[in-house]
Amino acid sequence: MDDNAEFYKDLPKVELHAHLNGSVSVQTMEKLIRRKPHLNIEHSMTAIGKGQRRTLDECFEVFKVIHKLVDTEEDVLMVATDVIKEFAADNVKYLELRSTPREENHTGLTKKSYIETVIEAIRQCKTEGVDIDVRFLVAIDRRNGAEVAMETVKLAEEFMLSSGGLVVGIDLSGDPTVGHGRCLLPALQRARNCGLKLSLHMSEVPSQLEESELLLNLPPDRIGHGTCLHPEMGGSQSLVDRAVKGRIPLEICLTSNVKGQTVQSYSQHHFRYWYQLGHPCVICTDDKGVFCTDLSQEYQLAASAFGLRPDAVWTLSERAVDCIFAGDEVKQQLRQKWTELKPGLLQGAELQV
Ligand SMILES: CNc1ncnc2c1ncn2[C@@H]1O[C@H](COP(=O)(O)O)[C@@H](O)[C@H]1O
Ligand SMILES: [Zn+2]
Repeated sequence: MDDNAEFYKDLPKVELHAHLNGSVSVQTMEKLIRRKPHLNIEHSMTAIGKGQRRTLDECFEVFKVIHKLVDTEEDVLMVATDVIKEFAADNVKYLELRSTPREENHTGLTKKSYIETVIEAIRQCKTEGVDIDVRFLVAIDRRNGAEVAMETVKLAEEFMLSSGGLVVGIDLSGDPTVGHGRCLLPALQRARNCGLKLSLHMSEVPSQLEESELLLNLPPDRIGHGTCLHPEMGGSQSLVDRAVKGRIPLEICLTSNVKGQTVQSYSQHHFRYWYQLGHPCVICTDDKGVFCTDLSQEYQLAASAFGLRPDAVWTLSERAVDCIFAGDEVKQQLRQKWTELKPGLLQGAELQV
């Protein structure tokens, strides 16, 4: 961290790719571990520290451990409330949280009550005056197949209509090496047709060429990662061309990709390629708890790895507003916020360069 860290912290930010259970902080994790001592879970099992790397497989094992700790409505409420407040404390002004509704027979948690609880957390934070606009994307875990995907979309549809605009879309995530996107197409098409926005994890690993082509046909409203879209990474020029033509924003998660070893180093990250093309790219955290990061740090990493000056960093955060799933009115409010904050923040930062 250089001494300019304050600039990244003060920068108003938009977070569009954050998995709820991957975003649990050390502090919240300690509370969860204390609630369930019989599980014998230590914090080292739920996070990947500085300088550590894991295979993507190992990362998915970490989520299984966290899921054991978060298995009641009470847990979900605490985790969601804490995560929202932590993003707000990091000066995130607009957050799209995503999470896979889970049912746990032994605690009575149902998929429906899971979603209701996340919505309740969003409402509580709003009532308390936490300075952040939060929306929710209901996640489909690709491992669970077509039927569950369809059931998830139907639930999301219900909540889109009943949540007063809080549920805005669908996320497709889960272990990219398991299952095939082909069988999930009917569910994703239904989601699109009923007005849910789509953010799809795509080409997170190589050898998903055919799947990525199918998913791009939908098309998605945003792409999660897109690490291997490029021909040199196992994708194809036609995939790149279609993403470019559709100007489909890429959600960029630097630390996640490096720690999960789908990208070799920060400087070799595909952000460079897409950013230089002038393609819409949004810096995100993915799993701030598991990967021990926050959005300020991700912006700072991008700036140092790719030589971005403060004005370019500012523009990056400002352009993220164009990519949110909430409507034009919200975009206007956010743009207004950015305009008000700009002079104070940029003048100070430029002086330090
Ligand atoms: C590291 N790259 C990744 N690639 C794919 N899916 C990921 C992911 N990181 C997280 N998830 C998805 O998010 C779930 C945890 O949050 P929720 O229980 O839904 O809140 C994981 O089980 C996985 O399905
Ligand atoms: Zn993700």
